[in-house]
Amino acid sequence: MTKDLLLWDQTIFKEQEYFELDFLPENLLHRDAQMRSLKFSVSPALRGSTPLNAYCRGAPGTGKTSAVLKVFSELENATQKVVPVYINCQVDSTRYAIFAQIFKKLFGYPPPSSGISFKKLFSQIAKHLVEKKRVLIVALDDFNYLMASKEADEVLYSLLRMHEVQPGAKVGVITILSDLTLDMVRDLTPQVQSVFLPEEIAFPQYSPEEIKDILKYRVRYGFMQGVISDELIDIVTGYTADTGDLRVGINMLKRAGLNAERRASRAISKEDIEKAYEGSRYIHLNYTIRNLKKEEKVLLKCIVASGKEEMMSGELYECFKEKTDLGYTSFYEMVNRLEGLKILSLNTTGKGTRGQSRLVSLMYDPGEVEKRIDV
Ligand SMILES: Nc1ncnc2c1ncn2[C@@H]1O[C@H](COP(=O)(O)OP(=O)(O)OP(=O)(O)O)[C@@H](O)[C@H]1O
Repeated sequence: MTKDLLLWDQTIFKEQEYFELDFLPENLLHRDAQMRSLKFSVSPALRGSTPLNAYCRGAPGTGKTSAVLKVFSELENATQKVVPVYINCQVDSTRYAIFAQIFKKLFGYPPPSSGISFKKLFSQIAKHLVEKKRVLIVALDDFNYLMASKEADEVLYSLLRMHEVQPGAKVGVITILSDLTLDMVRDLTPQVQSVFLPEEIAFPQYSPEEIKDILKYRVRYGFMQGVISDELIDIVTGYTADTGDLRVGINMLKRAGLNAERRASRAISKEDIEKAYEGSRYIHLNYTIRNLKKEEKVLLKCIVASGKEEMMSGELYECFKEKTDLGYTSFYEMVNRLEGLKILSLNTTGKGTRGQSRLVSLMYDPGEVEKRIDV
């Protein structure tokens, strides 16, 4: 047996967890400014004061969740007087469910399973905070799910006006929204806007150089030495940059490593990478479509139904208008947003006015898009 072959019980992974999507790395590269802003927002809590609210926005896979979780873990290590609670609003999408999670974190056990009223749940939380002099910071990830169900205002209102019901209660909120143009603050009621006033923290897409740095870090700690060449990391970087979503690259590395092991090889080949891409390429589409608004899905459906590779935007608008009653400005914003999310690509033909001459095409196979649209 040559030394290039792996024995059945050998592995090329040093730490496979470095390639898991929920892995929180020790260092978040290229996110110093965002981490600084987050820490600035929560820092009053360390002195027993009410933190500033914050609003993290950016495309999928740009490190928003990871940055907030890192700051939360640092807070937890620093003091018990600040209680950070992370909520995924896709999982906990009602005011009651969110407050039940907060209760569980504060008391260490869930609210009685027989059920208590929201009012009681709320007042027990508020009392606890004041009596124990603890400051609550709640991160609401995938906040768009609350906006869709119209719970957003109630949740923010209840959290941010807790001190009116229970003087001395100190609460801060960080919302996380995977969205590029949706103006979250504008969509809230004026009563909520006047108490929310968040610091806005933008998470721009990573440049190819930044993506490569982050992937190399995973390679260094996740694989044995010499498993993947720099040229192959460049290929993974290219595919990742096409979607702007780091998840694609991280998942590709894992799949490529497994493909190499299946061949009993100690090194990843170009074929291992290409095969991995087939499995990982839809990760970005999955995450993105899941978070789209109904009308955006309708727009995508219009392109799929046309059976064409590309469509003039004027023609696309005709289909969209019929199905949604929305005007051209909304349509125009949505097309731009879907381009920003790297689902659509736009080409200008040079004809027409107000961009009506743009050619719109899908960046994915129409069948794969259709499978994921539920409207
Ligand atoms: N700067 C970074 N350094 C290292 N890993 C990162 C960095 N940014 C993101 N990642 C990794 O990329 C993946 C996606 O990141 P994360 O979930 O934080 O993105 P997100 O912006 O919250 O995405 P979404 O909006 O879809 O929830 C995770 O596996 C995370 O570990």
